[in-house]
Amino acid sequence: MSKVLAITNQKGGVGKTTTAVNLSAYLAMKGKKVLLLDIDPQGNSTSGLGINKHHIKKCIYNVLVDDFPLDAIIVPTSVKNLDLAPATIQLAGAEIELVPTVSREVKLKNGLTTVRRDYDFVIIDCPPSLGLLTINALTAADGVIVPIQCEYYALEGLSQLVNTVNLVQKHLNPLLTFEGALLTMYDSRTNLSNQVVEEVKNFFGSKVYKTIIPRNVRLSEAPSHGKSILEYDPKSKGAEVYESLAEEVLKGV
Ligand SMILES: Nc1ncnc2c1ncn2[C@@H]1O[C@H](COP(=O)(O)OP(=O)(O)OP(=O)(O)O)[C@@H](O)[C@H]1O
Repeated sequence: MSKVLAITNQKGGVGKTTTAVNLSAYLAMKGKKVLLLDIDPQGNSTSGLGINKHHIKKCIYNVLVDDFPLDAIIVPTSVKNLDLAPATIQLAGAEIELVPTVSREVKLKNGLTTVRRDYDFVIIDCPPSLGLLTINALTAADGVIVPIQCEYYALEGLSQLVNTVNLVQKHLNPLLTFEGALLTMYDSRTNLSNQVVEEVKNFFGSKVYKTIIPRNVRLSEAPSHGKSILEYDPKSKGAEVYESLAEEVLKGV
């Protein structure tokens, strides 16, 4: 049975997609069968893995709104062992269209039931909101990973996020666990980054990954080439840290 991990933070631009793509790539490199599920209407995980969104006829929108089978939208990627369930901008409508439907929070979980046995890991790249798409991810997931950017106001909104996770645990998914907070875009030259590391450790205690993701230009360049860091520059610092994160995640299984 697979482990389903949602990469969530309602704050934009904190490294959710970068983490979803590169963690998935390194888990796959280590021989695990991985499905990356893109549920962000921006579709950055989809294009970041070199999939042309204009060529996609059915995406995760159809699974959530039309009960289309998930296995029918899955595409292989250029990374061995890594498949993708793509998102296109059509998904932006799902947040509203799902509102009046029955069992609107469990659409993704239901969609996943038929494919879970085919994968060791399912990684979900969430949108920057706590709306129905993220609720679907949290309801379908076994664990939550929260990337936190080492920047001003890093902790802002985290109580709201923790509250949402608690509510989902209480009403929809009692087995959901908090896997860990992941510090991203760390800059060792600034006091601010070090301050954020301390604040996040105070807030989350032991639930902070030892791996800290530094700012790394190669990580920001890779998506424009449609590649994970594993393919774009496997010798870079960015590659090294995502490999180490994958090892930590594997230890937690
Ligand atoms: N460690 C890093 N070093 C340098 N740039 C990074 C790093 N992580 C992410 N970035 C860049 O920062 C920007 C935001 O990252 P990313 O898209 O992963 O965040 P996100 O949380 O998924 O955003 P959104 O909330 O819009 O979905 C991107 O341009 C990405 O390439």
